[in-house]
Parts: sequence; C-alpha cells; structure tokens
Amino acid sequence: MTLNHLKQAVLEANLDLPRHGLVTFTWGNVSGIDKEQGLVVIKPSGVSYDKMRISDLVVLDLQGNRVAGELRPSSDTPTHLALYRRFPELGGIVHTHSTHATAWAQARRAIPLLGTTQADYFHGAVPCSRLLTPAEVEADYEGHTGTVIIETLGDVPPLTLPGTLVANHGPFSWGKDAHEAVHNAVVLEEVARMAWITLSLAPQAQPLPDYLLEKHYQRKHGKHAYYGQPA
Ligand SMILES: O=C(CO)[C@@H](O)[C@H](O)COP(=O)(O)O
Repeated sequence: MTLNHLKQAVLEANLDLPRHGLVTFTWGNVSGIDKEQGLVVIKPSGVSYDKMRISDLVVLDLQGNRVAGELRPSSDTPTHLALYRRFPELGGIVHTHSTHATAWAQARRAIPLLGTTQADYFHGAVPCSRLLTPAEVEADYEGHTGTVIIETLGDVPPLTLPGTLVANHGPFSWGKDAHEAVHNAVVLEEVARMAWITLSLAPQAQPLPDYLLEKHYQRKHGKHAYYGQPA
C-alpha cells in the first residue's frame, strides 16, 4: 500500500467513527501504519470529521517526528505510537469515547465474556487497565496511557484481544489495518452495551464456558476457520 493509499484508508476510517455512532464531536481518532516505511498516518487534533480532508492528516515516524502535514496530530498520538512500537503486528489503532465502553472504563471493570458475540472477536474478557499514577500523568500522559495498555495486555497477542479499556478514560481498539480497527471498535461498543444490559437483567449472569468460547473464536480466527467465505 502506498502512503497515499494509507492516507485515504485512514481518512475513511476516521469518517466511519461518526457513521457508526462511536463519537460525539471530535472524541475519537484513528491511525494506520506503513510498516515498511515506519510511518504512521493519524487524524489531526480537534478537527471535526465533516470538515476533515486527506491533506489534514499528519504523518509521523515511530518516534513522533513529523514527516508530513501541517496540523497538530491527534492528542492521543503518543499512545498510538507506543502501541505500534510494542506490537509490530498492529496495522491500525482506534480510540473513542463510545458511551458503553467508556462507562465500563469509568467503572474500572473489565467487560466479562458473557456471550458468543464477544467470543467471535475477543478471546476473553475485554480487560481494563489500572489508573495512571500522578507521576505518569505529569511526565507523559498520553505516552503512559500506552504504558498501561501494554501492561494490561502482558503476553497476550493483541490481535486475539483487539481492544482494551483505559481506567476512567475509554476504549482503545486495533486490528491488522485501520478499517479492521474501526470494526473492532464497533464490536467493543456493542458487547459493552450487551454486557451492561445482560447484567442489569441477570446480575448473576455467568461467563461463557470455555468450550463455547473456543468454538466461536476458532471458527473465525483459527487455523481451520470456516466462518464467512474463503479469502
Ligand atoms: O481522549 C480524548 C480527550 O479526553 C481525545 O481522544 C479526544 O477526544 C480526541 O482528541 P483528538 O484526536 O481530536 O486530539
């Protein structure tokens, strides 16, 4: 994919955020990475989606040096860059304040794995990070937001758990590219809403048994996946 194709894909992915009802005002951002060139394309900070143009996008290297674009990059850029540096398998990252996922993050609760919808995408509960410390906020708030996400994932391959909640902040999602990252952000918001309603109806609701988790997760993502149509 050329850099211009990546810019177009990242623009489209950002415009998909309001299309899918994931953002209010400018409360979200999407980036994508050209792994060969080590360049990240990200949304400009504070620019409304209906006014966003491809020329507004900002291009940076993985150390955060501007390569192209005049506007300030998203305020969450250091978080995106920290995740790309730590997880080379990521091709796209999304951050939103989508209502239900943000509510679970504000409650500092992982979204339990209660159903097969979540098991189709997440190989377990959607974890919630710890709260950043005052020293971390003081030193590098957005960079350390990446730190707590990386800590929360530990050795879990990120594409098997394509999203995490940052305590008292909101969800970050990712995928093999920007489009898939937005798809996973939509799923995260949906399963957050489903889990909230489920636990309202049945506070004693139990997690999905492992045999059903594996069935659903592997049929979409396993070596012998058979969901959908062959590529
Ligand atoms: O988390 C926040 C604000 O709390 C940010 O995600 C903004 O909501 C989006 O910022 P920009 O990408 O426009 O800088």
